[in-house]
Amino acid sequence: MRVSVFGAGYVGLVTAACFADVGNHVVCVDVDSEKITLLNQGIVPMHEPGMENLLVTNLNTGRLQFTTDPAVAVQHGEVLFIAVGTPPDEDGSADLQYVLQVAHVIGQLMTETKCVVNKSTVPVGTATAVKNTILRALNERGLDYPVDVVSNPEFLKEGAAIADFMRPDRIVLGTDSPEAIEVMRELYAPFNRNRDRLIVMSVASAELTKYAANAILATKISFMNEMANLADSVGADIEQVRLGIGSDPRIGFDFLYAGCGYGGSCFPKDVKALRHTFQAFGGEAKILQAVENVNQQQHHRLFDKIKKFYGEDLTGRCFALWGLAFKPNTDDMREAPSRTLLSLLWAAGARVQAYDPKAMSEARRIYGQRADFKLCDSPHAALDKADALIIMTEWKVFRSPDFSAIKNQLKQAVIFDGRNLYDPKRMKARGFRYFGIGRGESLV
Ligand SMILES: NC(=O)c1ccc[n+]([C@@H]2O[C@H](COP(=O)([O-])OP(=O)(O)OC[C@H]3O[C@@H](n4cnc5c(N)ncnc54)[C@H](O)[C@@H]3O)[C@@H](O)[C@H]2O)c1
Ligand SMILES: O=c1ccn([C@@H]2O[C@H](COP(=O)(O)OP(=O)(O)O[C@H]3O[C@H](CO)[C@@H](O)[C@H](O)[C@H]3O)[C@@H](O)[C@H]2O)c(=O)[nH]1
Repeated sequence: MRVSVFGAGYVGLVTAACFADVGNHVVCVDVDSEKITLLNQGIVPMHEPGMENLLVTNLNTGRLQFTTDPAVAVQHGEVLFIAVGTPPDEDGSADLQYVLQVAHVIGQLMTETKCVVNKSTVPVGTATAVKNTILRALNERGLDYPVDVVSNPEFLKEGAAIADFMRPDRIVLGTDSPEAIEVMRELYAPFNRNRDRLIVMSVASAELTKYAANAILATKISFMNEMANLADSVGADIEQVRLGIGSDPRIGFDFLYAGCGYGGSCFPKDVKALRHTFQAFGGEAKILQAVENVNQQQHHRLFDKIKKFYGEDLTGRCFALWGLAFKPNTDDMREAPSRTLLSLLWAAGARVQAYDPKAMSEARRIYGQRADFKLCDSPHAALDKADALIIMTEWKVFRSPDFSAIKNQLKQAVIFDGRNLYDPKRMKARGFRYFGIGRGESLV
């Protein structure tokens, strides 16, 4: 099939490359000309495992092309995917300007009927707004083609994006058009082989499904973080509680890790946007408000422990920081808990020596040169003469470090662990003061 994808970000690029990989001819268009130049050279502008290989392979077959020219994309695709950003507006609602710009361009350039598919995360009613925008632009040209706008939300996770796209848990399609369902069934057939994962529903239900999925995952995390804070007070270990509750299949083990709070480009923005939808319809999202509040406090939790340990003024203190990305296997630092911690440490007068396996350039881009921030070449270089080690991202390489080397390099054997990587008893036996999240240490 001939497919076009608007947006070459995480979602657009993965969508384009995965469709090309199963034999489709795909054109991916982006307004960011630097990004398109890199992609045409086989260079992936972000860190996503497996992406470079998939990109180069499919560029070489000629089945995957990148352009900044929307006319090429509109003309090429039988199916046109919209996968552009929907960042939070000032009031927390989803900013739809990029989605609607693409809709307008499609309407300006279409010369035959097309199946338009929205993959961006958007509030209920957006597919209708996209359709109306296309119809208006067509109308300005004196044209009137039938237009189907399908809602096909994306559920991939950064760091596992290709596997998630190639082997999805489900493929949600919001449409009432039998023709569109048929086209989408054919397009997704290679990813839908061993059992039917296609769930067809109304457009509004599909749009809401995406937000509900992220909101329930964020809720699980905030719930566990709240339990973890209680565990600290009562002397329980949240890791043992996690095992105790997760073994009930009605609860399950996934997304029960307490820590320094959720981040990334999706959960924070989508919880806000869903709360905004409630307000727009005269309601109040009481649970989501609490989920957000707990998460905001959780971003401060490790800093509160640090302050309790050292006192309010951290002038002259230096901390080793392991992990800057919002989660492992990505260089993405959007809404990363490390960013909140860095500003709190700096405001209290501390210096930071940081290491992250993939997010160093991103940190350099965000913070530039600062006297109180040093980016180090290795986890051990970051420890050099620091007062304590702080862990913010659970990269695999941090899981079994050389603890004697850590002890030798730090001024004092103290670890603040925002991801609960180590066993508190063993750490005590090794001679460390070890503060996790909800491990029964009531520092706060
Ligand atoms: N990142 C994820 O893990 C993820 C997963 C599922 C869903 N989503 C949703 O998918 C959407 C895209 O997210 P992302 O992370 O890929 O965003 P992103 O910021 O990485 O990429 C968006 C891209 O769209 C491009 N763009 C903007 N306007 C354009 C236009 N008019 N024409 C062509 N390109 C244009 C931008 O230049 C950018 O490269 C969002 O709604 C997001 O919530 C993201
Ligand atoms: O038990 C857990 C699991 C995750 N997190 C944190 O939650 C955030 C989000 O993690 P994850 O969901 O793995 O990353 P994303 O790439 O943001 O993916 C989410 O957001 C995407 C964009 O909407 C969706 O497509 C995915 O299904 C959804 O998992 C990160 O900060 C994690 O550290 C926890 O604190 N505890």
